[in-house]
Amino acid sequence: MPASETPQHTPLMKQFFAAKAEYPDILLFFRMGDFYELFYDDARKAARLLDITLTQRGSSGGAPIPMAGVPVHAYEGYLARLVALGESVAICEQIGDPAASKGLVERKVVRIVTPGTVTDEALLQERRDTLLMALSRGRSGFGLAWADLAGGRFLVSEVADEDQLAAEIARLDPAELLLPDEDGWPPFLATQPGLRRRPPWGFDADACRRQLLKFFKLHDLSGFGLEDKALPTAAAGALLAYVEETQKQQLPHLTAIAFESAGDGIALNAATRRHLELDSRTDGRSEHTLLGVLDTSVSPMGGRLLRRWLNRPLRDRGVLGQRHHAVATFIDSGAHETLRETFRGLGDIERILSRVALRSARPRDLSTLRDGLALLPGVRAVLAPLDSPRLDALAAALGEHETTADLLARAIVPQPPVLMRDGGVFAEGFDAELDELRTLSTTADQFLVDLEARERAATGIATLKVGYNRVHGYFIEISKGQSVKAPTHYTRRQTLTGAERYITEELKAFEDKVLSARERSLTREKALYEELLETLNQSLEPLKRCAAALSELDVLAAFSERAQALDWSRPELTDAPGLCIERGRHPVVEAVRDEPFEPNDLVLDENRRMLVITGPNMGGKSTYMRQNALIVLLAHIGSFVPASRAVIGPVDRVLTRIGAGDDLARGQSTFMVEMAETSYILHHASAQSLVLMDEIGRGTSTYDGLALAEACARHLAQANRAYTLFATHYFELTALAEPGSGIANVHLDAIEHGDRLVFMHAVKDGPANRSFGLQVAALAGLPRSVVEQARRTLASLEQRGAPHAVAEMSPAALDAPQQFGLFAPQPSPALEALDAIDPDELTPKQALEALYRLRQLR
Ligand SMILES: Nc1ncnc2c1ncn2[C@@H]1O[C@H](COP(=O)(O)OP(=O)(O)OP(=O)(O)O)[C@@H](O)[C@H]1O
Repeated sequence: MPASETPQHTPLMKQFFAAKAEYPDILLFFRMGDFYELFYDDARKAARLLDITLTQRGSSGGAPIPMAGVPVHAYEGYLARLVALGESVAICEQIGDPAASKGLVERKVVRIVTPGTVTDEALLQERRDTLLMALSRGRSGFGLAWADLAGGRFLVSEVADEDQLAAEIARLDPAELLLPDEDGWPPFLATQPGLRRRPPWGFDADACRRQLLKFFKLHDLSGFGLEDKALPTAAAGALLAYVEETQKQQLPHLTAIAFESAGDGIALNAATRRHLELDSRTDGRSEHTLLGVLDTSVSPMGGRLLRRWLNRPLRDRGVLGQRHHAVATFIDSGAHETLRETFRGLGDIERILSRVALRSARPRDLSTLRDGLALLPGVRAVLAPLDSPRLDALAAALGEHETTADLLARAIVPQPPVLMRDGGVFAEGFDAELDELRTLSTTADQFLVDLEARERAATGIATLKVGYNRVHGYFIEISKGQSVKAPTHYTRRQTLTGAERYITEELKAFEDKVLSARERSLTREKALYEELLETLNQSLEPLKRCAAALSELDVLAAFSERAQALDWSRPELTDAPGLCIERGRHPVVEAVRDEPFEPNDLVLDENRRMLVITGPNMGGKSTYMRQNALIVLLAHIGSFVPASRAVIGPVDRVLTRIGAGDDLARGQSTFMVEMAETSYILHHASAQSLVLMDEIGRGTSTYDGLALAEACARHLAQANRAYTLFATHYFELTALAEPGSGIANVHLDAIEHGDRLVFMHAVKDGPANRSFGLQVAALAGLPRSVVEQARRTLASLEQRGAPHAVAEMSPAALDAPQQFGLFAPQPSPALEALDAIDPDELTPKQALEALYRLRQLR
């Protein structure tokens, strides 16, 4: 870019460079009349990202100026796209009045829009939080701070290592991430969208502490649980500084910081979240996920809370028990149905309140808030007769907002305009001064009718009209043909093709009065609007509590609706270790399938810690494993579960190794990812963890894979002692289930009906005896000739009795009725000799001799 001080630059470009110098790293939207224009590199970038035309705006400093522009009336859509791509934009407005100013109109950056700080409705996703996050680090680990400016939430936590950091970032999925600009950050952060490096001194714990004390007007941070917590304090301070810098305004809705302790939730790492497809699928889509099935909440704020809950299942049985009780109470009374009906009229009060605090609420926001508050008496009446501690607490948290509700009901017209710009927001009778100014404008209409009649009579011109246009104001219009009859006190204002327009003294005086009344009434409305926002801000805290309570009621009511509609039952969380699930189902597979779902039980306890699951491809092994993990997670967010009964002991983590969505993008091979995830599991699983291992060892040669799978299974069962579901095609692993090992075999089955293969999907005790690998391959449409060839190879392998020749064909090994491989007994000479004997051909003496020979071969 040319140097900003080059003398040949035009005054306009000098103004641009001055603004740009303050925001060198982000796009500058430079207001030019009806457009926001971008210049030089910004223009090239915006043209590429937004697919808009890159053109030129004259030249400056001796070179053409590359330019791209977006119209002001449609800029929000472009802004939303840039923000979604992780870009930030500085909005530079015309401050002076272009008509009034001589020379260049003054311009100033009034707002910076960044991916993590947006609060405008148009730039946010309805049912997903938009988070800004900041990280700090020290010897003890990492400090995290994150804020949801649109929801008015500010939280911090700390984690000990990179693994936990990755897990938290996967959970919170921030739109923008602030890091001190230093080396040595974990490489996975480099691909994080919205990454912004900030000066390291902004993360100084002492300075940050002082800044937080000043912002929250406190003497110490112990109320937030932040005293002695240098890392989260540094992250929080750095985050706040960035917010203040970009928002350039007061942030009264950030009233506290909440410390979130990692140990309060069931730990889920990034891989586990991905594998279990909680809220998005491995392909990034969100349909057919657990959230997709579960979220029938009515309001957007309920939807966001549900997503937050689902991403952080809790371990506190007290809290969860209260939620389960509330859901049961709703179901017994049917109250949730009435509530859900009521909530249809409830808007996104949570975000509206943030906009009220930021003074950016629009008239429609206030009417939505008014309509929401009007629902409160109804909600309270529904809750009153119910006997449930959590519902009681929520009813209390709703609070009394009669004064606010009444104020809004009196102040705002039933259907206010979208913007304050043209007025018409306040209702009649709310403000005497406004009413008077408005009357002046309305009586004006009558005056014009009267004037028209009078002038027609005076001039004798029946077609004379009184009219108004924005440029010329009021006028009397007479057609060209009649214009000779215009009286002399008519002054010509404008000539049209077919008519002449005049003004009179009387009309001019009237115009001044009316226009000033209009202007004054608009000014009055704007002042009233500011005042109204100010008054609402006085009750911001209780209103926010009310919104939070409504969100939770919405979620609990949705849980109740789901439980009833899908026939889910109340889980029991106990102190006693173990998992006992009767007739469990996979909520998503069941929802998607047309045929009925086959329910399955699960019993894991101290003496039965691992299940080795065998069975044919497509038999339902993965589905069975995942359904149990999902049932455990659902129970820990307070939902009912898809099972006829579920008794669940303490669970600290869920860990999964499921071979989907390999990380090829990060340059890791399938096998490498598999081993990295397995290693993570072996290092982190405890006796309270639920571990799902799906076909590990698959990504390498049969013997390597089998040996690894066996060693991992033993480690999990004996060292980790985790509750493990271990699905495998290595039939050899079924031998692990020795008495006293804590390992048991279960299997799934299929039955051949002629050409057809019917999967039973029922989990039964004991190992499987066939894998049906070839049949499934045939079902999948493998050419018949290939299947036939495979069948012949399989038969010859079975005859030879050892798979040395085809180390890669593990499923084939399973198809063999007899066992062979690493852990099966080696063929014994005695057995071979025994095989060679035909008892029908032997005399008793020969039989006795054979017996002696066999003993020697032993
Ligand atoms: N309990 C069940 N009831 C009804 N249908 C089921 C059940 N379990 C699984 N299925 C169906 O069978 C399909 C295959 O299941 P799944 O992927 O779990 O098999 P798998 O044994 O893990 O197969 P592979 O070994 O090939 O990975 C599922 O997509 C689902 O449609």
